Amino acid sequence: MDRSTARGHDEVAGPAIEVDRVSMRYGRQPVLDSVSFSLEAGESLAIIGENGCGKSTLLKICAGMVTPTSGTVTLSGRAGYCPQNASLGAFLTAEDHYRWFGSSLGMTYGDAQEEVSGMGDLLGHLDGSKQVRHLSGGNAQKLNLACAALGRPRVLLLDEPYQGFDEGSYLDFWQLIDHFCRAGVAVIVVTHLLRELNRVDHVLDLGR
Ligand SMILES: Nc1ncnc2c1ncn2[C@@H]1O[C@H](COP(=O)(O)OP(=O)(O)OP(=O)(O)O)[C@@H](O)[C@H]1O
Repeated sequence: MDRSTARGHDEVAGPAIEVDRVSMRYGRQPVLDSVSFSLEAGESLAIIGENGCGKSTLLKICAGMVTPTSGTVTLSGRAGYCPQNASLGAFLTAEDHYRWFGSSLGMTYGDAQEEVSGMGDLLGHLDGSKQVRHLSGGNAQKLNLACAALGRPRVLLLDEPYQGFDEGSYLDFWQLIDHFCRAGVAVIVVTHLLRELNRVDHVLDLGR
């Protein structure tokens, strides 16, 4: 899957992402009703709400994978998208994925590897030589996250990215989010874990 929607730049004025009155219907079913928000570089946003309220749909719209019924999304650079269900090659290793995703972003394998090493402890314990089909669910999810974050996207879109993480990995995950924000990435996380809302700058509750 191509998770790239445009090339990113470090120095761009204005919001990293601006969502303006986005509404969505699937057939006759209304899912999103005039949702608006904007996020600056280095800010984080949690999207919360009940099952089926449209969180994943909104993230897909931000990623450019779904066209809203009305409204606009403006990105000031490339978005990296981490889907809820990992879209990885079962017979490829993690290293193959760094090579594959890296090359689609114009990165050498060495650059991609170096960037993943810089993602800290969360990715540090992942065996890069194992085929995805032999990884545990939590480790496959870490690879899913690394692929989305490769190449320093301007906006990082994460759909419940910590599924299957043990407690240590979960803590490492939030440190990694802080790391991305300090690097100027705007991070959007779909989450059900309300106790973590103090870790983000903004919360968007889609309710029901
Ligand atoms: N491609 C589609 N076609 C038709 N209906 C869809 C499609 N994708 C999602 N829906 C419906 O839209 C609604 C919102 O789905 P979505 O996956 O965005 O919710 P969510 O808030 O992410 O849910 P969850 O918390 O369970 O992950 C649901 O009723 C779902 O069945």
